[in-house]
Amino acid sequence: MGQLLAVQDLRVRFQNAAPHRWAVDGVSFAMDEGEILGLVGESGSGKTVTAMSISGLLPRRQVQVAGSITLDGRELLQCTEKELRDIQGSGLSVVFQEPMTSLDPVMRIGPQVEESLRIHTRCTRAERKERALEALAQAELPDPEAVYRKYPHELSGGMLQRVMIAAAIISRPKLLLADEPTTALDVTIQAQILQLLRKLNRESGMAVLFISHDLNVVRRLCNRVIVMQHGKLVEEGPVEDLFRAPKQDYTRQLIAAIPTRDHKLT
Ligand SMILES: Nc1ncnc2c1ncn2[C@@H]1O[C@H](COP(=O)(O)OP(=O)(O)OP(=O)(O)O)[C@@H](O)[C@H]1O
Repeated sequence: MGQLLAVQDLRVRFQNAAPHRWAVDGVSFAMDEGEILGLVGESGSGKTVTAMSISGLLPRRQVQVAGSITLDGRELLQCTEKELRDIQGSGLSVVFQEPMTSLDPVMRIGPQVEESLRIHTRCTRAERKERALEALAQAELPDPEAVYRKYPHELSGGMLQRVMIAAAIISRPKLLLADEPTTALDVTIQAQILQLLRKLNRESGMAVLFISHDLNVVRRLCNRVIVMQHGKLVEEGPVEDLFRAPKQDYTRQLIAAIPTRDHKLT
Protein backbone atom coordinates (compact mmCIF):
# COMPACT_ATOMS: atom_id res chain seq x y z
CA MET A 1 0.00 0.00 0.00
CA GLY A 2 1.22 3.49 -0.83
CA GLN A 3 1.96 6.30 1.53
CA LEU A 4 -0.94 8.68 2.08
CA LEU A 5 0.26 11.22 4.62
CA ALA A 6 3.74 12.36 5.57
CA VAL A 7 4.31 14.83 8.39
CA GLN A 8 7.90 16.03 8.65
CA ASP A 9 9.40 18.09 11.44
CA LEU A 10 6.10 19.86 12.04
CA ARG A 11 6.40 22.83 14.40
CA VAL A 12 3.49 25.04 15.45
CA ARG A 13 3.60 28.06 17.71
CA PHE A 14 0.74 30.34 18.65
CA GLN A 15 1.64 34.03 18.26
CA ASN A 16 0.45 34.75 21.79
CA ALA A 17 2.62 32.00 23.34
CA ALA A 18 6.09 32.51 24.85
CA PRO A 19 8.84 32.77 22.18
CA HIS A 20 10.16 29.21 22.47
CA ARG A 21 6.89 27.55 23.42
CA TRP A 22 6.04 25.31 20.46
CA ALA A 23 2.64 23.59 20.85
CA VAL A 24 3.93 21.04 18.31
CA ASP A 25 7.69 20.72 18.40
CA GLY A 26 9.33 18.77 15.58
CA VAL A 27 6.82 15.98 14.97
CA SER A 28 7.36 13.48 12.11
CA PHE A 29 5.24 10.49 11.16
CA ALA A 30 3.67 8.87 8.13
CA MET A 31 0.47 7.00 7.34
CA ASP A 32 -0.24 4.47 4.63
CA GLU A 33 -3.39 4.42 2.55
CA GLY A 34 -6.15 2.62 4.44
CA GLU A 35 -4.27 2.60 7.75
CA ILE A 36 -5.85 3.34 11.15
CA LEU A 37 -3.25 5.15 13.23
CA GLY A 38 -3.77 6.13 16.87
CA LEU A 39 -2.41 9.40 18.26
CA VAL A 40 -2.36 9.45 22.05
CA GLY A 41 -1.07 11.75 24.77
CA GLU A 42 -2.30 13.61 27.80
CA SER A 43 -4.28 16.84 27.61
CA GLY A 44 -2.19 19.68 26.15
CA SER A 45 0.37 17.38 24.49
CA GLY A 46 -0.38 18.80 21.04
CA LYS A 47 -2.69 16.18 19.51
CA THR A 48 -5.43 18.57 18.40
CA VAL A 49 -2.99 21.16 17.09
CA THR A 50 -1.32 18.40 15.02
CA ALA A 51 -4.70 17.35 13.60
CA MET A 52 -5.69 20.95 12.89
CA SER A 53 -2.39 21.52 11.08
CA ILE A 54 -3.14 18.56 8.80
CA SER A 55 -6.74 19.62 8.21
CA GLY A 56 -5.80 23.23 7.51
CA LEU A 57 -8.12 24.42 10.27
CA LEU A 58 -5.50 26.37 12.22
CA PRO A 59 -6.15 30.11 12.15
CA ARG A 60 -3.20 30.95 9.86
CA ARG A 61 -2.76 34.52 11.08
CA GLN A 62 -2.44 33.44 14.70
CA VAL A 63 0.14 30.71 14.28
CA GLN A 64 3.64 30.15 13.04
CA VAL A 65 3.95 26.81 11.25
CA ALA A 66 7.12 25.14 9.96
CA GLY A 67 7.94 21.74 8.47
CA SER A 68 6.07 19.79 5.86
CA ILE A 69 2.75 17.96 5.56
CA THR A 70 2.06 16.06 2.35
CA LEU A 71 -1.20 14.32 1.51
CA ASP A 72 -0.95 12.12 -1.58
CA GLY A 73 2.33 13.85 -2.37
CA ARG A 74 0.84 17.35 -2.20
CA GLU A 75 2.37 19.87 0.20
CA LEU A 76 -0.48 21.18 2.35
CA LEU A 77 1.46 23.89 4.15
CA GLN A 78 2.08 25.67 0.82
CA CYS A 79 -1.56 25.52 -0.34
CA THR A 80 -3.68 28.64 -0.65
CA GLU A 81 -6.83 28.74 1.46
CA LYS A 82 -8.89 27.92 -1.63
CA GLU A 83 -6.73 24.90 -2.47
CA LEU A 84 -7.06 23.75 1.13
CA ARG A 85 -10.84 24.02 0.95
CA ASP A 86 -10.80 21.85 -2.17
CA ILE A 87 -8.74 19.23 -0.36
CA GLN A 88 -11.15 19.41 2.56
CA GLY A 89 -13.92 18.70 0.05
CA SER A 90 -12.35 15.55 -1.35
CA GLY A 91 -9.18 14.14 0.21
CA LEU A 92 -9.72 14.77 3.88
CA SER A 93 -12.50 15.11 6.46
CA VAL A 94 -12.67 15.68 10.20
CA VAL A 95 -14.88 14.55 13.08
CA PHE A 96 -14.61 16.19 16.49
CA GLN A 97 -15.60 15.32 20.02
CA GLU A 98 -18.72 17.44 20.38
CA PRO A 99 -21.22 16.98 17.56
CA MET A 100 -23.56 19.55 19.09
CA THR A 101 -21.03 22.35 18.66
CA SER A 102 -20.39 21.43 15.02
CA LEU A 103 -24.07 21.26 14.05
CA ASP A 104 -26.39 24.20 13.53
CA PRO A 105 -29.33 23.72 15.93
CA VAL A 106 -31.84 25.50 13.70
CA MET A 107 -30.99 23.62 10.51
CA ARG A 108 -32.31 20.20 9.58
CA ILE A 109 -29.81 17.30 9.47
CA GLY A 110 -30.02 16.75 5.68
CA PRO A 111 -28.56 20.04 4.46
CA GLN A 112 -25.85 19.85 7.12
CA VAL A 113 -24.75 16.40 5.97
CA GLU A 114 -24.72 17.64 2.36
CA GLU A 115 -22.81 20.81 3.06
CA SER A 116 -19.42 19.74 1.67
CA LEU A 117 -21.08 18.60 -1.58
CA ARG A 118 -22.85 21.94 -1.88
CA ILE A 119 -19.61 23.85 -1.41
CA HIS A 120 -17.20 21.68 -3.33
CA THR A 121 -19.11 19.91 -6.10
CA ARG A 122 -21.58 20.63 -8.85
CA CYS A 123 -23.96 17.92 -7.63
CA THR A 124 -27.62 18.73 -8.20
CA ARG A 125 -30.00 18.97 -5.27
CA ALA A 126 -31.35 15.48 -6.01
CA GLU A 127 -27.85 14.00 -6.27
CA ARG A 128 -26.88 15.62 -2.99
CA LYS A 129 -29.90 14.18 -1.24
CA GLU A 130 -29.19 10.74 -2.65
CA ARG A 131 -25.58 10.88 -1.44
CA ALA A 132 -26.71 12.18 1.99
CA LEU A 133 -29.16 9.32 2.44
CA GLU A 134 -26.44 6.90 1.36
CA ALA A 135 -23.96 8.42 3.87
CA LEU A 136 -26.54 8.31 6.69
CA ALA A 137 -27.17 4.65 5.88
CA GLN A 138 -23.41 3.92 5.82
CA ALA A 139 -23.18 5.56 9.24
CA GLU A 140 -25.86 3.04 10.26
CA LEU A 141 -28.55 5.51 11.21
CA PRO A 142 -31.91 3.80 11.18
CA ASP A 143 -34.43 5.32 8.75
CA PRO A 144 -32.15 7.80 6.93
CA GLU A 145 -35.14 9.54 5.30
CA ALA A 146 -36.56 10.43 8.72
CA VAL A 147 -33.16 11.47 10.13
CA TYR A 148 -32.61 13.67 7.06
CA ARG A 149 -35.62 15.78 8.02
CA LYS A 150 -34.91 16.03 11.76
CA TYR A 151 -33.30 18.82 13.78
CA PRO A 152 -30.22 18.08 15.92
CA HIS A 153 -32.11 18.32 19.24
CA GLU A 154 -34.36 15.46 18.13
CA LEU A 155 -31.43 13.01 18.08
CA SER A 156 -29.34 11.37 20.83
CA GLY A 157 -25.62 12.08 21.30
CA GLY A 158 -24.64 8.80 19.67
CA MET A 159 -26.90 9.46 16.68
CA LEU A 160 -25.49 12.96 16.31
CA GLN A 161 -21.97 11.56 16.21
CA ARG A 162 -23.14 9.20 13.44
CA VAL A 163 -24.56 12.24 11.62
CA MET A 164 -21.14 13.93 11.89
CA ILE A 165 -19.50 10.81 10.53
CA ALA A 166 -22.01 10.78 7.66
CA ALA A 167 -21.17 14.43 6.91
CA ALA A 168 -17.47 13.53 6.96
CA ILE A 169 -17.69 10.51 4.66
CA ILE A 170 -20.13 11.98 2.12
CA SER A 171 -17.16 13.44 0.20
CA ARG A 172 -15.50 9.97 0.16
CA PRO A 173 -12.27 11.15 1.80
CA LYS A 174 -9.05 9.18 1.73
CA LEU A 175 -8.25 10.31 5.28
CA LEU A 176 -10.53 10.91 8.24
CA LEU A 177 -9.16 12.86 11.19
CA ALA A 178 -11.17 11.79 14.23
CA ASP A 179 -10.34 13.92 17.29
CA GLU A 180 -11.71 12.28 20.46
CA PRO A 181 -14.92 11.35 18.59
CA THR A 182 -16.14 9.01 21.32
CA THR A 183 -15.01 10.83 24.46
CA ALA A 184 -18.37 12.46 25.19
CA LEU A 185 -20.30 9.22 24.68
CA ASP A 186 -21.13 6.47 27.14
CA VAL A 187 -19.22 3.19 26.91
CA THR A 188 -21.78 1.22 24.87
CA ILE A 189 -22.24 3.95 22.29
CA GLN A 190 -18.47 4.47 22.24
CA ALA A 191 -17.97 0.81 21.29
CA GLN A 192 -20.57 1.12 18.51
CA ILE A 193 -18.87 4.18 17.03
CA LEU A 194 -15.49 2.39 17.08
CA GLN A 195 -17.09 -0.54 15.30
CA LEU A 196 -18.56 1.83 12.72
CA LEU A 197 -15.17 3.46 12.05
CA ARG A 198 -13.63 0.01 11.62
CA LYS A 199 -16.38 -0.96 9.17
CA LEU A 200 -15.97 2.22 7.11
CA ASN A 201 -12.22 1.67 7.01
CA ARG A 202 -12.65 -1.91 5.87
CA GLU A 203 -15.31 -1.18 3.27
CA SER A 204 -14.00 2.00 1.69
CA GLY A 205 -10.30 1.85 2.54
CA MET A 206 -10.54 5.26 4.19
CA ALA A 207 -7.52 5.84 6.44
CA VAL A 208 -8.24 7.11 9.96
CA LEU A 209 -6.04 9.18 12.26
CA PHE A 210 -7.72 8.50 15.58
CA ILE A 211 -6.86 10.91 18.38
CA SER A 212 -7.52 10.04 21.99
CA HIS A 213 -6.14 10.51 25.47
CA ASP A 214 -7.41 6.98 26.13
CA LEU A 215 -4.90 4.31 25.15
CA ASN A 216 -7.42 1.58 25.71
CA VAL A 217 -9.83 2.97 23.11
CA VAL A 218 -6.91 3.28 20.70
CA ARG A 219 -5.97 -0.34 21.37
CA ARG A 220 -9.40 -1.49 20.25
CA LEU A 221 -9.25 0.33 16.94
CA CYS A 222 -5.68 0.81 15.79
CA ASN A 223 -2.77 -1.41 14.86
CA ARG A 224 -0.16 1.26 15.20
CA VAL A 225 0.06 4.17 17.59
CA ILE A 226 2.13 7.30 18.11
CA VAL A 227 2.51 8.94 21.49
CA MET A 228 2.91 12.69 22.07
CA GLN A 229 4.13 14.53 25.13
CA HIS A 230 4.78 18.28 25.43
CA GLY A 231 4.47 18.76 21.67
CA LYS A 232 6.96 16.02 20.82
CA LEU A 233 6.53 12.51 19.49
CA VAL A 234 8.00 10.26 22.17
CA GLU A 235 7.08 6.76 21.07
CA GLU A 236 5.79 4.95 18.00
CA GLY A 237 4.99 1.35 17.20
CA PRO A 238 2.43 -1.46 16.95
CA VAL A 239 -0.14 -0.94 19.71
CA GLU A 240 0.42 -4.39 21.23
CA ASP A 241 4.20 -3.81 21.48
CA LEU A 242 3.48 -0.59 23.30
CA PHE A 243 1.35 -2.41 25.86
CA ARG A 244 3.81 -5.28 26.22
CA ALA A 245 7.01 -3.28 26.38
CA PRO A 246 6.58 0.49 26.47
CA LYS A 247 9.91 2.22 25.86
CA GLN A 248 9.07 5.46 27.62
CA ASP A 249 8.09 6.12 31.24
CA TYR A 250 5.43 8.44 29.88
CA THR A 251 3.80 5.63 27.86
CA ARG A 252 3.97 3.41 30.95
CA GLN A 253 2.12 6.11 32.88
CA LEU A 254 -0.56 6.33 30.17
CA ILE A 255 -1.02 2.55 30.39
CA ALA A 256 -1.07 2.67 34.19
CA ALA A 257 -3.80 5.32 34.00
CA ILE A 258 -6.16 2.77 32.41
CA PRO A 259 -8.42 1.13 35.01
CA THR A 260 -7.15 -2.44 35.61
CA ARG A 261 -10.34 -4.15 34.50
CA ASP A 262 -9.79 -2.58 31.06
CA HIS A 263 -6.29 -3.96 30.60
CA LYS A 264 -7.65 -7.05 28.93
CA LEU A 265 -9.43 -6.53 25.66
CA THR A 266 -13.15 -6.94 25.96
N1 LIG B 1 -5.75 28.94 20.40
C1 LIG B 1 -4.65 28.70 21.13
N2 LIG B 1 -3.87 29.72 21.55
C2 LIG B 1 -2.76 29.48 22.29
N3 LIG B 1 -2.31 28.26 22.63
C3 LIG B 1 -3.04 27.21 22.23
C4 LIG B 1 -4.25 27.36 21.46
N4 LIG B 1 -4.75 26.12 21.22
C5 LIG B 1 -3.92 25.24 21.80
N5 LIG B 1 -2.89 25.89 22.40
C6 LIG B 1 -1.78 25.26 23.14
O1 LIG B 1 -1.22 24.22 22.37
C7 LIG B 1 -0.82 23.14 23.20
C8 LIG B 1 -1.36 21.84 22.64
O2 LIG B 1 -2.77 21.83 22.73
P1 LIG B 1 -3.69 20.71 22.10
O3 LIG B 1 -5.09 21.20 22.14
O4 LIG B 1 -3.13 20.31 20.78
O5 LIG B 1 -3.51 19.51 23.10
P2 LIG B 1 -4.26 18.12 23.11
O6 LIG B 1 -3.19 17.10 23.25
O7 LIG B 1 -5.16 18.01 21.94
O8 LIG B 1 -5.10 18.21 24.44
P3 LIG B 1 -6.64 17.84 24.70
O9 LIG B 1 -6.66 16.34 24.83
O10 LIG B 1 -6.95 18.54 25.97
O11 LIG B 1 -7.43 18.35 23.53
C9 LIG B 1 -1.30 23.45 24.60
O12 LIG B 1 -0.21 23.87 25.37
C10 LIG B 1 -2.29 24.58 24.41
O13 LIG B 1 -2.24 25.46 25.48
